[in-house]
This record gives sequence, structure tokens and C-alpha cells, in this order.
Amino acid sequence: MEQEFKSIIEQIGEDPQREGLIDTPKRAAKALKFLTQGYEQDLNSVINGALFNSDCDSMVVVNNIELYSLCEHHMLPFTGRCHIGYIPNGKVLGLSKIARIVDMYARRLQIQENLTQEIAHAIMAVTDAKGVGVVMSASHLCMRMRGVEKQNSEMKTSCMLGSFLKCKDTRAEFLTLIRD
Ligand SMILES: Nc1nc2c(ncn2[C@@H]2O[C@H](COP(=O)(O)OP(=O)(O)OP(=O)(O)O)[C@@H](O)[C@H]2O)c(=O)[nH]1
Ligand SMILES: [Zn+2]
Repeated sequence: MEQEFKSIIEQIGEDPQREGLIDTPKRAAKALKFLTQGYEQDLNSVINGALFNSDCDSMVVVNNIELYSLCEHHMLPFTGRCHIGYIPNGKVLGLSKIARIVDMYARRLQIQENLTQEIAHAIMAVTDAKGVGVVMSASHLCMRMRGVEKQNSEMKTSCMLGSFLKCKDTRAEFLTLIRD
């Protein structure tokens, strides 16, 4: 990857031997590896067994989980927040693992719609919850720094599964809880 970055630097008309750029291919490769490290992770290793028996059957919500991803069309960042809720079905997930699941899927090349769905389905698969809801809002640099250049637009996506899909009251409770 370092070689490729060196070549990109040449192709944009810069000198990769210039003092400020000499280590840039190495740094850029390291950064891109970090930003796409989700490809090297899987659900089992991320959750690390942190699934606990519980008879809690009320909604659990974690909101304002920040996320940084790369859009798969331009490989430019999109950043925002996501809110996650689920109704346990005998097991609760370690709190930090919810955010780790977000990161695992965000640190891949993504579109926001798929990212939202992958997170929701992963939480359902791991917990066998009665229902899962994910709401995400993000701002895409490919729409701000270039292209249509809209600075204030945000994309909102959601994925509702199980009781969050079937039951209007459950969905309404979730949407109320993520409001503040
Ligand atoms: N649905 C969706 N579209 C996205 C996302 N990220 C980027 N895009 C869009 O992907 C599309 C790619 O369109 P193209 O016409 O092939 O590429 P482009 O010429 O660079 O498009 P412009 O951005 O309009 O200049 C654009 O409309 C982007 O806004 C995303 O997460 N979800
Ligand atoms: Zn893009």
C-alpha cells in the first residue's frame, strides 16, 4: 500500500521525496489500514463472550454513539451518530460491545443504508433479542468537500427489526428515548 500511495502522490503532481512527504506513504497506509480494520474483525472476537444472562425484558437504549466511516463510492469519510435500542430475550450485551459492533462495520467501505442494517442484524443475531432498532444520522464529505457541495445536509437512516418493526408503541418508545 505504501508504494501505491507514493504513486498517487506523484500522480497528483507532488514530489514524494520532498521532506514533508517522505514518510507520508507509510503514514497514509497505516491510517487507511486503521480506518478499514473492520475487515479483520468478526462478531465473535468483538463481543469476546460479553453476553450476560438477564431477565430484563425492558428496552435498552444506547444513544449518540459517534461513528466514522468511508463511503464506498469515493472513499471519503462520512461521520455522524447512531442510536441503538433492543429488547432483551434472556441475554444482555456488554455495553461497550454495542459501540464496538458499530465500529467494526463502520471501519469498512460502506454506504450508510447498509451500515445501519448490518449493525441491526448483528445485534439481533448475537442477542436473539425480541426487537432491535438502529437510527443513524451522518454527514458525507463527498457531498460537502466536492460534488454537489451541500454543507448542511444530513442523511438519516433506520432499521427496525422484530417488535420494533411490528409494534408501533415499541417503535414510539425507542424514538422518544433517543430524542434526549
Ligand atoms: N445512498 C447512498 N449514496 C451515497 C452514499 N455515500 C455516497 N453516496 C452517493 O453515491 C453516488 C455516486 O454517484 P455517481 O454519479 O456514480 O458519482 P459522482 O459523479 O461522484 O456523483 P456526485 O457525488 O453527484 O458528484 C452519489 O450520489 C453520492 O452522493 C451513501 O452512504 N448512501
Ligand atoms: Zn461518497
